[in-house]
This record gives sequence, structure tokens and C-alpha cells, in this order.
Amino acid sequence: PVTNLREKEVPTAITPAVSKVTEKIPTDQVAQFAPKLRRVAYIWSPQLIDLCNLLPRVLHRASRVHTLIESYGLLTYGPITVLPPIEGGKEHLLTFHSQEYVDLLEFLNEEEDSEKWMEKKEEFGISCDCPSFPRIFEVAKMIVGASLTGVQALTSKEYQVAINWTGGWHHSRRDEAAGFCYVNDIVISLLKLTESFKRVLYIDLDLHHGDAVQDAFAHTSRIMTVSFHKYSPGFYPGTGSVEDVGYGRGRYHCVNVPLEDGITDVVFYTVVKRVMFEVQKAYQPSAVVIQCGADCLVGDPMNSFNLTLKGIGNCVDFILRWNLPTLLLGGGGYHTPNTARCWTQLTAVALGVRLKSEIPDHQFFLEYGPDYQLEITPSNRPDLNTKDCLRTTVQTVFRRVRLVFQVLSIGNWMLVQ
Ligand SMILES: CC1(C)CN(C2CCCC2)C(=O)N1c1ccccc1/C=C/C(=O)NO
Ligand SMILES: [Zn+2]
Repeated sequence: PVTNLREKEVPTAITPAVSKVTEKIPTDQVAQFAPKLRRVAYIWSPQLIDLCNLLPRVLHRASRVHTLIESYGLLTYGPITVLPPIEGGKEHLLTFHSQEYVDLLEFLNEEEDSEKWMEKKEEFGISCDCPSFPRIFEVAKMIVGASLTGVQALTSKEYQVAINWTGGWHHSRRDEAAGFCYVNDIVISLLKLTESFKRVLYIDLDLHHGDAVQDAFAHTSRIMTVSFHKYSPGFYPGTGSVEDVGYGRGRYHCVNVPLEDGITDVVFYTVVKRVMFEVQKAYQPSAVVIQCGADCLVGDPMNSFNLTLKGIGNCVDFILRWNLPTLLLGGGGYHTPNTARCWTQLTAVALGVRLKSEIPDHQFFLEYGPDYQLEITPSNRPDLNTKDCLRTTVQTVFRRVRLVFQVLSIGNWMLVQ
């Protein structure tokens, strides 16, 4: 039953986790418990949402995500600032994509008849996985503009965390759309971040391997990419085995943690925490980008992992506690209400607040039935990840990541000589 509570009666849906912890502890000891209060930049504008609502495989997802976050009162909570995206232009896309690919997207923007120029489009990956649609070019520029606005917020040093839930399109290649990704806002953002930060760490939590981001930086040590993903015969994109470590100067700066179906919150969080602890120690990044694709959640049509908001929330919280400038991006996520739940929870994690379980009354309230709760329940499907298999994978990753530390220290040593 949707109660039409008046604005003033709606109880604040936010319990600052800090206040609970600190009320009983002498003030001088508070610092050690309270997560450092972070200034958070939330990239949003009505145009950004209207355009991203047009994405064919996630129709109207953008508005559900934003409206749920807004309904919890998170956008009027002290440490958050809403920043409108800068107007992304051709020049931004061209920092990664080829001229001919960008020209094709521009040409398709006005194109009504999606059957026309089929062979031309196929050549650039515009096909059934990545169908053309009206305003495709405006959407592409807006998404890239939003992620770059997040980068700008971090390089300005005014914000510790920047959030763009319309970004995170990790499969798009230089001259080809792939896996429903038309432009790679992640690669464009990482390139921009390396202008201000010496070592940038990319973490991909999406169900799928962050292949195009890894390949874009496989030959450099300026960016380290770490991807946790389902890896099994026939599953897209088919890359990202633990043996996939990068080449030349980029050797060992690609970390891949292949996983099987059914992984649960505790197992996933344990693996992510162990691997990321080693990576942080060895690589000592100065900035972080996290792709938070929500297709790893239980209930997603991908029907693969068995994660809930707790699992992915703990992973992001662990990384945010390093207190490094961090850009949070979206990505996959095909169960729209669960994706909105997930990214609302991650926004709260960035702010260090706890949300009430009841979904607040708002425009899309009825889509959160039948329980109208924020939390989602894991299924009792078997976890195909055996302890032995995970231990072997993690040990292999440890050995390689420690080599990164040696490369890094040799690098520093040579600088000193
Ligand atoms: C077309 C969509 C994106 C949608 N979808 C499912 C979800 C619900 C019904 C079909 C897919 O498997 N897709 C794909 C098809 C081909 C290649 C890749 C993907 C997904 C990539 C991804 O999520 N990367 O992070
Ligand atoms: Zn995905």
C-alpha cells in the first residue's frame, strides 16, 4: 500500500553510521572509529538521466537509480554535492576512440532507419548486442562528459569520492562497440586521471571481465587493472583467466581473478579483500576507479553470482577506507530494481551512512515489490567455487602481485640512482 506521507512526515531514511558509533565514545578517541567524513561528488542532470534512459538494454534504468537515491534523502545529506556533467565533446571521445568510429556514431545519431548501412555498422560492432538507436551519439558524449566531470571533481581535491552511475562501459573498444558498450568512458577517465595521479588503480567488480579496459593499458605500468569476474567456457567475453597478466612494461599490471557461478557475499568479499590488500601494498596507487556493475547480484537475469548489497557494499567500503581519490562507476545490471538498490547502497557506503530497510515512498515505489525492502535475499543455489580452486587462484595472484612490488621498487631505486 503506498501511503502518501507528506514531505515533513517522511522520517529521515538516513542514520549516519558515524553518530551511532561515536555517541558513547570519548571525543578524543572518536577519530579511530568514524570513517573519515568524505566529500562526495554525485554527477547528475535531468538531461543525463533522460539520455541514459534511452539505452536499449537498460531502458529507463537511469531514472530508477537516481530517483531511489533521491528518495532516501541522500542528495541533500551534508557531505554530498550534486555536479552537472560537462558537455562531452568529440575531442573527449577521440582521446581513445578512432575518428572513423566517432564519425559513425555521429552519423547514426540522426539515423532513423536502423537497417540502413548494416555492413558499415557491423564493421564497428553496431549489431544486435549493441543496437543503434536515435541520439546514440548524444548519449555517448553525455556519459563520457559525466565520468570526466567525476575525474575533475577528484583532481580538484575538493572531493574524495566522485560517482557516475551512468558510466562504467568496460567492453567498448577503440573502433568497435562491444557487449552493449558504445564508448569506453572508463579508459577515457583513466587516461585523464594519469595526468594528475602517478599510479592509478582500476577495479572491475562487474560479472563480466573488464577486457577492453585491461587491453587498453596492458602495456603500461601507469595503470594497474584488477578484474573479478565469471570465467567459464562460452561465457562472454571469454578472456580474463588468471594467466592473463599483461605484456612488456605492463607485465603483472593486469590482475585477473576468474570465478565460477554461485559465489556468495562472504566468499567474494574474502577474495576481494585479500587480493586488494596485496595490490594496494605492492602498487601503492594514488587514485582508484571502481566499476560496480550490478549483474553480479542474485536475481539478475544473468543468474550467475549469488551476491547481495552486503557483499559488494563491503568490497567498496574496504577500498574507500584507503582514503584515496576514488571514482565509482556503474556498468552491467539488468534487474533494474536490484541495480537501483545496489547503487543506492553504494552511495550510502561512500557517505558512511546506513539506510533504513523500507523503500521510501517515491515515483517508482511499486517496482520494489513484493517486499518493498532495500536488502535482497541470496538464493540457495550451490557455490561452484571450491576452496582449493580459490586458494590456488589467490596464491597465483599473490605471487604475481609481489612481482609488481619488485618492479615498483626497482623503478624507485633507479630513480634514486
Ligand atoms: C545485451 C546484454 C547487455 C544484455 N544481456 C542479458 C541481460 C538480460 C537479458 C540479456 C546480455 O547478456 N548482454 C550481452 C550480450 C552480449 C555480450 C555481452 C552482454 C553483456 C555484457 C555486460 O553486462 N558486461 O558487463
Ligand atoms: Zn556485466
